[in-house]
Amino acid sequence: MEQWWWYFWFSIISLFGASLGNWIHRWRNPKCNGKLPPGSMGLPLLGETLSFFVTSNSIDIHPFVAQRMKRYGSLFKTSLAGRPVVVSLDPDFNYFVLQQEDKLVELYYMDSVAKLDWSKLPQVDLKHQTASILFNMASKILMSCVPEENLGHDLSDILQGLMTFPVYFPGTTFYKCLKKKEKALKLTSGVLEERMNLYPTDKGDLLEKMVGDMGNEAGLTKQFVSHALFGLLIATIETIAPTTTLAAKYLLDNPSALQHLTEEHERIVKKREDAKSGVSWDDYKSMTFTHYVINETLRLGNFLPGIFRRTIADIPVDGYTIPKGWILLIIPAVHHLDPNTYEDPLAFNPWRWKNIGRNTMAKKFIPFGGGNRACTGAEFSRVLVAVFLHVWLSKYRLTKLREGTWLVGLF
Ligand code: HEM
Repeated sequence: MEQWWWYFWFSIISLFGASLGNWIHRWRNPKCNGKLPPGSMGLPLLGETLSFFVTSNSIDIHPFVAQRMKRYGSLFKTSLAGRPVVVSLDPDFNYFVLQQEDKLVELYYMDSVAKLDWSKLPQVDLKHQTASILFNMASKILMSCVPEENLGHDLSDILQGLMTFPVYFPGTTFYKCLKKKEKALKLTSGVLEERMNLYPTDKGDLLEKMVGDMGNEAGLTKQFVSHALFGLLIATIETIAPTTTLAAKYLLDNPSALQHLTEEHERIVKKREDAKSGVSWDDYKSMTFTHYVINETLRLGNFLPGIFRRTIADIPVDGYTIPKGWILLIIPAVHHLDPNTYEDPLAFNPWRWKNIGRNTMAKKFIPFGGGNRACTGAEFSRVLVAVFLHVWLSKYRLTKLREGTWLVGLF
């Protein structure tokens, strides 16, 4: 009897071991109708997620990408958050992929996804204060209201939370980030509810248009509209606040660029007939050096760490095949920091944009993505950053107060 039990357990364990071995083998060697790109699928289930999510303080290419680029070249496979992924660092292929929306790829997102009188403050945390201003501004433009509680500070760190390991447990960054998201969604659904009760109004904002369309378009549910408003608030705050902050940091570190930019804005103010009038479209178009500064900041900032697509067909590339259903990850930083395109790529040099042509811009400068999914807020963002810079340079004097955390004093 005892021997029977022994055989029984031996068979169970052997069966389990064989299935596990088989599963690990299949994990490491996924099915493909061709040859998969080189790379490692990492540990079963976990893949290479942990090293992907390690944060880096450097503006240089993330070590996860840099190491694999050196080892495998411009195309490699990996596994992130339980999904098979191909990372592509080839600008021509990435340009091609971004034009293939709904043909070879589709959109994919990671599963996790005050007005203030500064002159009266002794010092300003630029990123968070800018986020608060942007929150009020975007709320006014989108929903014609200024919410009682300013969520700019909360929303300004949300993307960082979504790019961490998705562990929903009190205390984790991911947990805190989802709590902030819940709070913001409560706000946008409250504003939506209120507007639905008042509809029609003469506000003429995006919310009015959406509420008007809700009855006619099936997809425009209450949930969709409150998520869309939340998404647009995030899109404004999480991108423009760091862009302006980083621009200030680079300018303070580069006195000659700061001087050149200040002169450009002084010239604009002097040319104005009414000294109190705001920035006009002609003013904006004449800000040549400002545009160089914005490009250079976006190039070095790489605020969107990756552009994700899901393949909807097998895609052949350079003798390899990216299978249907895999995630394709494009890393803009690799193009933006390529020394073959940008000499001394880690240096802040706005003047370099004088000689950068349209072709390079199309393939090697993709802070706003590309193809028909390119950022809808691109020009709006450029205008806002230019206006922020104009106000700073014509009304304030910036001083960096501390190394490390970028606090800016105004007097
Ligand atoms: C510095 C500022 C910004 C940067 C660097 C930026 C970057 C990007 C990028 C790279 C994409 C493409 C994502 C993809 O292909 O998967 C994108 C899409 C998008 N952005 Fe922005 N963005 C910025 C500001 C804004 C602002 C202010 C708004 C709205 C007010 C906005 C709204 C959108 C929308 C709606 C999309 C999706 C477009 C679509 O799927 O058709 N963005 N953005």
